[in-house]
Amino acid sequence: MTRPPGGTTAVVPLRDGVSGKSRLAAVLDAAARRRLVQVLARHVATTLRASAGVERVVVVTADPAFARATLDGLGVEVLEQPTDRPGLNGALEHAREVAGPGRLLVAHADLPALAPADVAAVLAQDAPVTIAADRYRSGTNLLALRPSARAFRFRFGAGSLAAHLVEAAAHGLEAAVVHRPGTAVDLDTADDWAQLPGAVRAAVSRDVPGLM
Ligand SMILES: Nc1nc2c(ncn2[C@@H]2O[C@H](COP(=O)(O)OP(=O)(O)OP(=O)(O)O)[C@@H](O)[C@H]2O)c(=O)[nH]1
Ligand SMILES: C=C(OP(=O)(O)O)C(=O)O
Repeated sequence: MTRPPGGTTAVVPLRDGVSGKSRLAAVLDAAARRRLVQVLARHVATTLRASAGVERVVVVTADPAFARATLDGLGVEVLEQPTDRPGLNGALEHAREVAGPGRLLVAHADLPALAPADVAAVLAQDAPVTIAADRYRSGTNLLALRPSARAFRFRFGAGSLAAHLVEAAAHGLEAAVVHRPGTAVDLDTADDWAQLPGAVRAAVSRDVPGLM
């Protein structure tokens, strides 16, 4: 936990404004889900821009117009996901190639409680692979790779915490797992919403009319 973070490219995968947050469809209409995706993405982008050691923030998406409209003025780069690199892992591998060989931090765009201190805690780890787990200790909400982890491949999807630990071990890479309130909740379900601190819910609700 001693090395300064320095020179990290943060990569944020972002879907379009239509297909995401499907698990909230029973409680939020399409317009509110789109607004929620935008509010959360702006929060994550702003947090990363304010985080020490993060040099660039690159948002990778199949819908650059939506990403630009959402993140205008925040100082992020928008990178189009090629059609021959489908899905979340394809998008991230493409962004990683574009970012080059330095340090990489993947952060999901739906982390309402993420704060610069959480980013700092992840970047402070010495391990070549650092994972901030979700509250079920099943998913991966942030993933930091040092340059020595170049053989590591993304395994986002169901059960990705375990899959990422297996992937690290397969390449002989030490992995650190971080558990923090600010990284534990990605907002996918009504139950996730209930887990968030009141102040975070109040802030999101102000910007998303009709939210639970
Ligand atoms: N560029 C890109 N980003 C994706 C893709 N799939 C998911 N994401 C992003 O990856 C992060 C995690 O997404 P998930 O929580 O799995 O999915 P979601 O978009 O919230 O939607 P649901 O699964 O419908 O609840 C979010 O920031 C998404 O916007 C993809 O195919 N391409
Ligand atoms: C894609 C993932 O997250 P989610 O639970 O948001 O689908 C993941 O944890 O790898």
